[in-house]
Amino acid sequence: MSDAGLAVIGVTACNQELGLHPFNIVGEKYLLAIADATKGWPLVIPALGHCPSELILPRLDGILFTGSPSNIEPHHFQGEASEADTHHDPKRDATTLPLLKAAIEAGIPVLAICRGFQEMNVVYGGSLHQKLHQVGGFIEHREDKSTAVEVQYGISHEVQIEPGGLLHDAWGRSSAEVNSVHTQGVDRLGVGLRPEAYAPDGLVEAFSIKEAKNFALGVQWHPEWKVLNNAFYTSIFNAFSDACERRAKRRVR
Ligand SMILES: N[C@@H](CCC(=O)NCCCC(=O)O)C(=O)O
Repeated sequence: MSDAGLAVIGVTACNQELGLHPFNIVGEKYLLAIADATKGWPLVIPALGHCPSELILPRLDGILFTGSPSNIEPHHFQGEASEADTHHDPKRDATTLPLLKAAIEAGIPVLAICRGFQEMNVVYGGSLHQKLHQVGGFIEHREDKSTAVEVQYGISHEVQIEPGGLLHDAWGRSSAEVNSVHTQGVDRLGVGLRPEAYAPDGLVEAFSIKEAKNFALGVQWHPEWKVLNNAFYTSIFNAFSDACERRAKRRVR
């Protein structure tokens, strides 16, 4: 395929200070997953605190909402104020929350990962446990930060996959193994979200949007991590890619 036929896939950025200056950054693994595991090319969407969705959505064939060490500010889900040292990125919240809703309503294929998955839940009126490990009854969902990154993003637990959903269609089996690199998790599920996978402790780990006009899947784990080495992760990106490619063929350029 010539480059002209590639799908253009937006990838959401985060804010971070580097030295004396504020930067917009995206983990390279998200960009590589788009470049290597889809028939698309990544285009970074900056987290400037707003996003002209009417300008950019007609130009995009899909959007990947990335994970991030930062947590969504709890006022977005009527949660209790977080502890003083909590890492937030209000400009990312102000960019991605409205953009996610607008993208889904416009029928843009969406894959939302980890923080992105939590954003999808919040956009649809859901809420989050801010510290899953303090709730009780959940397995450990955090990475061990004292270990090498390969260990942190290595397989952590199984998920049970609901029949008849996007994930089951993509993978064709009722269970899979996933990594786990998160402190927060779904408390109240958003309205109109269809659970697609559960952790062994019952935590919702994937969902889709019942009334979405196009592919709209959120996953709590990180399928972008070494995506081509993991058949399950690859199947998720393949399904997302197919949806983006279909839109790319229809979209007037
Ligand atoms: N901060 C949230 C979301 C966790 C998350 O997205 N982790 C990713 C870390 C960096 C990366 O791999 O991009 C939580 O802790 O639940």
